[in-house]
Amino acid sequence: MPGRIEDYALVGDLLTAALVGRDGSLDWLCLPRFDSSACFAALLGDRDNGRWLIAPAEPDGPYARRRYRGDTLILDTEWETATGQALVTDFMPRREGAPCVVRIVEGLSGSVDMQMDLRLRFDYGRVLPWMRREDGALTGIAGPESVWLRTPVRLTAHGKAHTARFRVSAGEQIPFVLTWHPSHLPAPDPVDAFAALRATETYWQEWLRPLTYHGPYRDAVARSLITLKALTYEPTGGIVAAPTTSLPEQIGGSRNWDYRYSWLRDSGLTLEALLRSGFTAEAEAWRGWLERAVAGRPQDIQVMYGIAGERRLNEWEADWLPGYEGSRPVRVGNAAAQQRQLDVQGEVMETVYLTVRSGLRPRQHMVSLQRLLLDDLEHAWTAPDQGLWETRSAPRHHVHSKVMCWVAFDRAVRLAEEFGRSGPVDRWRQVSDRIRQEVCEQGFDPARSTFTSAYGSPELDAALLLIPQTGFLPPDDPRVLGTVEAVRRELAADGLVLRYATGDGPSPDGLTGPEGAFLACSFWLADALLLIGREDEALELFERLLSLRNDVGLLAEEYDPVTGRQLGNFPQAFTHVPLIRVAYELDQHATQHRRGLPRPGE
Ligand SMILES: OC[C@H]1O[C@H](O[C@H]2O[C@H](CO)[C@@H](O)[C@H](O)[C@H]2O)[C@H](O)[C@@H](O)[C@@H]1O
Repeated sequence: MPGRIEDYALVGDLLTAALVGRDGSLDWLCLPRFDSSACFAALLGDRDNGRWLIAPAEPDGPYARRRYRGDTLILDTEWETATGQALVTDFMPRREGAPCVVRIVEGLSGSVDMQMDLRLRFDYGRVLPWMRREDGALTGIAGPESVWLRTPVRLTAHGKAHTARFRVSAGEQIPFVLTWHPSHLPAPDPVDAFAALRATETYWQEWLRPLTYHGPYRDAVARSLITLKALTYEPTGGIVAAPTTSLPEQIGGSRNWDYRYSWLRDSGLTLEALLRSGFTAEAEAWRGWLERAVAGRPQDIQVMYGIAGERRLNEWEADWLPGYEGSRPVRVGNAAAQQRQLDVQGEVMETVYLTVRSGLRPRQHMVSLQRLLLDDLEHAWTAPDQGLWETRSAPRHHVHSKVMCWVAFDRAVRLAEEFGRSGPVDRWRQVSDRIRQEVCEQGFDPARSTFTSAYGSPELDAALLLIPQTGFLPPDDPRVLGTVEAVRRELAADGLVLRYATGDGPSPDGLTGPEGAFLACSFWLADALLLIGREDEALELFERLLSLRNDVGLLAEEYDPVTGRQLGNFPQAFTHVPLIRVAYELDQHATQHRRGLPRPGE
């Protein structure tokens, strides 16, 4: 049985990532890339779907305290037992050769009896590899994959597992290094665990150096940024939405999706957060990724791609996996890749605008791409779409999508006016005016004084909270104020926010059953409250949201206020991005206040 979602911590090497539970079990790891098949998939089933446990042997659950080592992605789990204390340090070194996971067991005081239990399963828990000893290592081989475990500890075959019992005494350090390698190649070179630890620590400390945030939420911001960096596939600059698939939005439900891909929306927003925080190298790399991914006809632009820009993300079900706490199906691939979601162009144009504003040099390809994208959008914006929630029901005229179409043209106009970019500025201005007029006429319900989810629909959508951020209308416009109030009233979940109402029948996403409060939307509410001058409420909500992070600062997509559990894929970029934004905005407001400048609403 896997742990609760919030029981997991992330380690990664910028090409893939693993989840390690509070119990010391590594329950999720896809190798060699984020979107490869998993060789440990206990997270979506049980230990026989693959896991790697290192923990005290003491039967009655000894106490564990975890933290990341400073500003790094190195996880320290400190175990307190009746006989002594032991530390397990987990990390993935930056990749020089074969990818590997290093786990070092260190005795801190007394002596502790430890256990190791390795159940290697390739192909998402389905393939039991042949295990043998070779070259001083335990190897597991099946098809194209091989895994090599090197450790001084004696391992014993035990059913379908390899196990060990060993004692660690104060001052002793015992390494375990697990390396993945294509099976047709000779043995991978051994890795010096201790040298790798020093290099990994230095890398992360150096990486965070440019951070521009120095406010009261520095640790939360730093951890979110490290997490976003860990979700970036270094060779291409592509960013995954989360490193997992099919962690459920409702325990036992079917809203289980594969997030190991690069959405233009999620990665554009991630880039904005990185840029604002001082990380321009990642912005350059993503711009390169974007240019390559979308190259081709503008009408063929997809909402999401593989991390190297792959277009076919065919969705299928791993029917042999029981799913997280029985939440089925487990999906691999994502059919949303074929959807029309018209907000995406707006998010891309916003990111381009912000990169230019940050001083990154314009690239010719990018300029041509924007022109083509806008030419296409001039006609496409009038069509219905699936919206940012990627509904699998009939397309509708989603208000948020139209607002983001307005953003696309507005940012094009700003690029021309503020940075001398050429283009049919008058025509773009006309289109953006037309969009605004239509949205205000057809997407606004004057009786309830709120924008609605889609033209003519009575439903609400928490994405409408983003309107004041975009500049579509000023924050103090009564239509904006009415919308913030209505969303707060009608989509509330114990002070947090649902993305849309899930009633008794099918929801707007075409599926039935409830889901948790959507954490990104809850951060958007804090942001909107701040923009409309309700700073105290914004602060209160922000701090409540921070309190939902797990012990190592990570957040999933959703939260269930009834059970107090995190839900959905984990950790999710979409959640950590607005956390960073609101922390910056609160700090900016506080600075303005100190300087005696008027704040919004004053
Ligand atoms: O719930 C329906 C949809 O859920 C997923 O999409 C969500 O995650 C995306 C990645 O973070 C985000 O961009 C999107 O706005 C969210 O709705 C899933 O990928 C979809 O296939 C699914 O229909």
